[in-house]
Amino acid sequence: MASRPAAAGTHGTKMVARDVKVFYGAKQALKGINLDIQENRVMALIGPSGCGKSTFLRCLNRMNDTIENCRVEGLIALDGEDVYGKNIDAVQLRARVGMVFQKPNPFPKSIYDNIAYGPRIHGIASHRDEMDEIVQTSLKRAGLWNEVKDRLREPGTGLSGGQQQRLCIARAIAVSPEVILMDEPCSALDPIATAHIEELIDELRENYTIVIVTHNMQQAARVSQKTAFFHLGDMVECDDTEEIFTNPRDERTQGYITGRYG
Ligand SMILES: Nc1ncnc2c1ncn2[C@@H]1O[C@H](COP(=O)(O)OP(=O)(O)OP(=O)(O)O)[C@@H](O)[C@H]1O
Repeated sequence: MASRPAAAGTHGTKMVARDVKVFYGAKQALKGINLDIQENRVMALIGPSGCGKSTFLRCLNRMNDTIENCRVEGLIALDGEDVYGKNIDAVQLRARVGMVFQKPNPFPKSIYDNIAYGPRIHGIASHRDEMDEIVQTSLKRAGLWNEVKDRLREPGTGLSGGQQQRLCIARAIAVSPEVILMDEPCSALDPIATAHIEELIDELRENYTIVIVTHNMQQAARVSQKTAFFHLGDMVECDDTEEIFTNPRDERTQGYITGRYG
């Protein structure tokens, strides 16, 4: 594991992982991950299938809590605070560290209610006007407003796959997260919808810190500023995305990006 010294003027650290180990029963999936995630940047997690990318992503907002037999050791901190600390409420944490999944998963509710659901349960809006504003702003930020503004009462499940994924991004945005985790968000989408989401990711980093798991190396190169390469439960190297793709230091990274395995 190695990471080069940070260049002057880099963005502040939003989340850190220190010696993070994850076990599913007796099986160890992560072997002591150290990683710094900078704010208002996109970090891509890449590596062969089964190397632990999704497992690591789920540590960042404690989604692994929901998996029976899963045990997490080490430190994950958000703004310096241990997210596994006793006084941290996992539901509140997941509002601060939102997640978008591989397959778009809108609730079986209207477009409006998909967005309003989170703010409602977190008591974020007290008036109808306020909620309307949150719904509109979230849909605008997710680049979906113009396509759905006249059909907010129609079911979210009636949208195209790409629109559904943007709806899920809008739903994550609606509770004002600081970090957005994306687990292969484009793998179920066609190239046009994928391009749309990639553009959106680039815009979103102005306001959010983004960590994205992707199998698509061109995508990692297009959307991220930092890339971390995982292999067999280790984080092999993390660097500026351009460095990882043009000048990787570890031969395992080199092997993966040149398609020798994975
Ligand atoms: N719920 C689970 N129970 C038991 N083992 C699991 C569970 N989830 C993941 N694993 C194991 O942990 C290891 C890491 O899996 P993980 O899904 O994090 O890898 P990944 O790099 O995201 O893979 P992929 O790219 O195929 O999605 C694998 O060996 C996997 O089989």
